[in-house]
Amino acid sequence: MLRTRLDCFSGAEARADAAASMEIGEAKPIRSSEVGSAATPHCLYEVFSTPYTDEEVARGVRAKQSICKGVVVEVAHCIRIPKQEYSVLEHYLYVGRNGCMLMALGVGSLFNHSKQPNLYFAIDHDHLVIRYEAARNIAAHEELTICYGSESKLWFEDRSVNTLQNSSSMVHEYMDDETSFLAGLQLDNGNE
Ligand SMILES: C[S@@+](CC[C@H](N)C(=O)[O-])C[C@H]1O[C@@H](n2cnc3c(N)ncnc32)[C@H](O)[C@@H]1O
Repeated sequence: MLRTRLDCFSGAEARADAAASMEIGEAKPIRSSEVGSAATPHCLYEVFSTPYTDEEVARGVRAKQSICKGVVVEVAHCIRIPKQEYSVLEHYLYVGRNGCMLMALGVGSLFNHSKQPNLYFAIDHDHLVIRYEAARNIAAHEELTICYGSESKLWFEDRSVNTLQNSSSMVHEYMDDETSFLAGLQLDNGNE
């Protein structure tokens, strides 16, 4: 399907694309009851190498095309990691209920941080699923970011660049202070 640069990818298009791919036998529908509160979305992103983080292999996730505000960009299924075994992965884990750690599969653990993120995320604790949604219209090739929490609690120097206006209020509106931070932040709070 041809799109102009200004067109945004919407949920309806995602469903149409999924239906089209089913016709050629590439995809099967996933009922929402199978995955908790959200079905797996059409893939709107790609992983890229980024120079601004310090990992041995430094990656980020970016939009393959423009994405409309409100579109579910990713639904990451998670593996629960016992408290005593998470240390090697600590900068990649989300904090679940009762302090348990969640390893997000797919690209859920590869989103970099921004204090002006273009994705909200919400943890469905009952189904061990994290759902990521566009917080605003996102341009093609823009990096997809989430907010790990307040700057004072980050364990690295924040090198992200972002142009989102009015973002600070959005960050907290969608984050559950007890459960949504990545593990590093909770360690920073002295909860080791
Ligand atoms: C959940 S991982 C994100 C994926 C990571 N970039 C990779 O390639 O594996 C979190 C790590 O990415 C790096 N990172 C994430 N956001 C960053 C930012 N805004 N500035 C600098 N480093 C960042 C930090 O080293 C952090 O420990």
